[in-house]
Amino acid sequence: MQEDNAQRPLVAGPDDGPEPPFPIRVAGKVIKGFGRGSKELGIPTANIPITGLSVGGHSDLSSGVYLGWAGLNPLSDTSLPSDTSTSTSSASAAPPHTYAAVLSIGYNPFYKNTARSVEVYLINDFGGRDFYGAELRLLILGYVRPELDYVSVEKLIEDIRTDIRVAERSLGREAWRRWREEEWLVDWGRDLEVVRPEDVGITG
Ligand SMILES: Cc1cc2nc3c(=O)[nH]c(=O)nc-3n(C[C@H](O)[C@H](O)[C@H](O)COP(=O)(O)O)c2cc1C
Ligand SMILES: Nc1ncnc2c1ncn2[C@@H]1O[C@H](COP(=O)(O)OP(=O)(O)O)[C@@H](O)[C@H]1O
Ligand SMILES: [Mg+2]
Repeated sequence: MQEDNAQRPLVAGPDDGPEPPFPIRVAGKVIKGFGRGSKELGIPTANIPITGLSVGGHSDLSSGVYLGWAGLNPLSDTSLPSDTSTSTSSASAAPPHTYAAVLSIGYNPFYKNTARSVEVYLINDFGGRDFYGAELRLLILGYVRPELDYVSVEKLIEDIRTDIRVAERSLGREAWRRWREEEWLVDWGRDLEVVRPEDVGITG
């Protein structure tokens, strides 16, 4: 049971860029969850289905908290909320509809879910708007920590807030920032199926 996160490191992964098995590419449509993200935690998460999840050539993804860049399909039917962020991780030169992201994969031990889920917090203020049904692509670049149980909801929130800071600092490094321009993430005209295990650094 997690009680204190004061000792956590504030960056994840090496300064010179992501290391194997990253990057891992994951895609899916935003679906409904339990509605706890915005109501109980004040941190909305875009849930994507784990069944039929398109993981770039890789069918298994271990449970845990990860960071990376996320893209929302500007061509999808759902009209996307506008990007209102002014933070460094969403600098105006960055490709549109891409965001720094932290995500949790697993059973949410604090809530004891019976189904595994993938939940993504996009580090951007969408002004209270949602984007259910939109297609989301995730370029996962690093592992942050295992999913944990907590003594209180406040401690869970505190750790997720720290995850967000870790993601901002980690992705802000030169060798991590440039992945935001990565073709698969920004080019929605390109077919998902062309992504092969060897393309994403996974062999064997
Ligand atoms: C960065 C991040 C880290 C998380 N870490 C944990 C965790 O350690 N333990 C846990 O039980 N849930 C964790 N969660 C999941 C939240 O509990 C979950 O997103 C929340 O319950 C909202 O669920 P909902 O989308 O079904 O409403 C994390 C979520 C995010 C975005
Ligand atoms: N910054 C954000 N990151 C992720 N989702 C967001 C964000 N801002 C708004 N949303 C929207 O909020 C929705 C609701 O999230 P949440 O409260 O976790 O409910 P649910 O349990 O249905 O996932 C997400 O599906 C998404 O459409
Ligand atoms: Mg959610």
